[in-house]
Amino acid sequence: MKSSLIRLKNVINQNSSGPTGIVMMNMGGPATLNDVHSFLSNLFHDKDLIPLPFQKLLAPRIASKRTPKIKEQYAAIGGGSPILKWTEIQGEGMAKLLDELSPHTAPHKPYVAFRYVNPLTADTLEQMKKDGVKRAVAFTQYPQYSCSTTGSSLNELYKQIKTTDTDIQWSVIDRWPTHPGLVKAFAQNIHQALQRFDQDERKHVPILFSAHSLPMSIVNRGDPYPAEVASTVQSVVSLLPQLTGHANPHRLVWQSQVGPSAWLGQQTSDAIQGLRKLGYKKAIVVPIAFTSDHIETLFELDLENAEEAHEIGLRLERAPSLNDSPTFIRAIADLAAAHLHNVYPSNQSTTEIQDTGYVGGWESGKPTSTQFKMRCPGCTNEVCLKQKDYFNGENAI
Ligand SMILES: C=CC1=C(C)c2cc3[nH]c(cc4nc(cc5[nH]c(cc1n2)c(C)c5CCC(=O)O)C(CCC(=O)O)=C4C)c(C)c3C=C
Ligand SMILES: [Fe+2]
Ligand SMILES: [Fe+2]
Repeated sequence: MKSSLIRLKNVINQNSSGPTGIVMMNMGGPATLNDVHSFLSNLFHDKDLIPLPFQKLLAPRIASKRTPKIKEQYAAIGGGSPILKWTEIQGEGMAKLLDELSPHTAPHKPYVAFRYVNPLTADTLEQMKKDGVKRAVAFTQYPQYSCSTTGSSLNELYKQIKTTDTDIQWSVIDRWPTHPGLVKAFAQNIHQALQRFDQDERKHVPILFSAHSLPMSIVNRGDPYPAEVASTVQSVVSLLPQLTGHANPHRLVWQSQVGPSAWLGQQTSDAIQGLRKLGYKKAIVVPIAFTSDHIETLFELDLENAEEAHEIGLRLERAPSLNDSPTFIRAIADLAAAHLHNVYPSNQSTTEIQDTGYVGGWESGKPTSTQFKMRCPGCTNEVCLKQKDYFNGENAI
């Protein structure tokens, strides 16, 4: 009875205003080895990620130089990045739950907007236009905010919307580092990885939370990412003993630095060496700043780091990425539902939504606009402010 009512409501909504689009923003990864060069070229052209002098000239050259090495890495993990597959699975699962959690904004349709590979933001906007979307949520899939990641996706969305003729009402979820569902999903996966060790040794296994590092030039201009990653770690280690019955030693460490400049440390590989020097023979590593598998988990952690660890006599186990974790999919559905209820209040009963206090970041709760005016709220640094005019009110939704 309840589900047929929801279906009826969906039909009415569909006829009147099209689906509510949930736009899952992320960087994307090359689906095949042939896509590696264009992925890298788009990535090195992105001033929000890597500001280079003479960028237009240098970006294609650096991309070409790096392509053979990066192709080898993608070849070693099966010939491409699985990010699109996981994002689609997560999006479909989320939309299905959302139709029940937020019937007054149903039906919901997930869209993917990648920054460096297909589907790119511009194509996604065209598709949304064809589908008759009138209301959309720009939902970052990076739980922790950085100018270099979510900021870049928001700036791209802003740029594309200015040149695409749509009349969509937008709202934004720009960060969710301590969402209880996210924290629970991480804790469950760590608990699962700990089971691979004998019961008597489990509580002594150190946990290395590993996040993609940032250049110190970005850290020093006030980028919120390091603190937000730390807040995720702290929330997970606070919850974990409720699942495991013990508190493991833990550290937050940083991986995947590129090039010769200074990056935020301690590097994950140095921490592994350090643990061995301290006498540890076992450890768990947890990818904490990405919601699905990618080259940093499948190549760097599983192949490179695990092998280095093995060579020095340390058994390194990795907690699974969130991928199709039902707890995780429920978390993003809850977050989107709470956000939608905050932006589009309704009298309808919403008792099933969990964690409604968490609505998604800097801009949540403001009324929407048919103009997407959100750009990277970023940090309080000069470069960011000069580029984005954030605090002069131009960005207010
Ligand atoms: C939270 C995640 C990420 C942050 C923060 C981030 C910042 C960041 N990255 C670079 C440079 C590169 N990153 C590359 C690949 C890459 N980066 C992330 C995530 C974050 N990056 C992922 C998931 C991936 C891989 C995608 C996949 O596997 O599908 C690359 C390309 C690979 C290489 O050439 O080594 C570069 C370059 C900078 C400079 C930066 C912060 C400013
Ligand atoms: Fe990166
Ligand atoms: Fe920014």
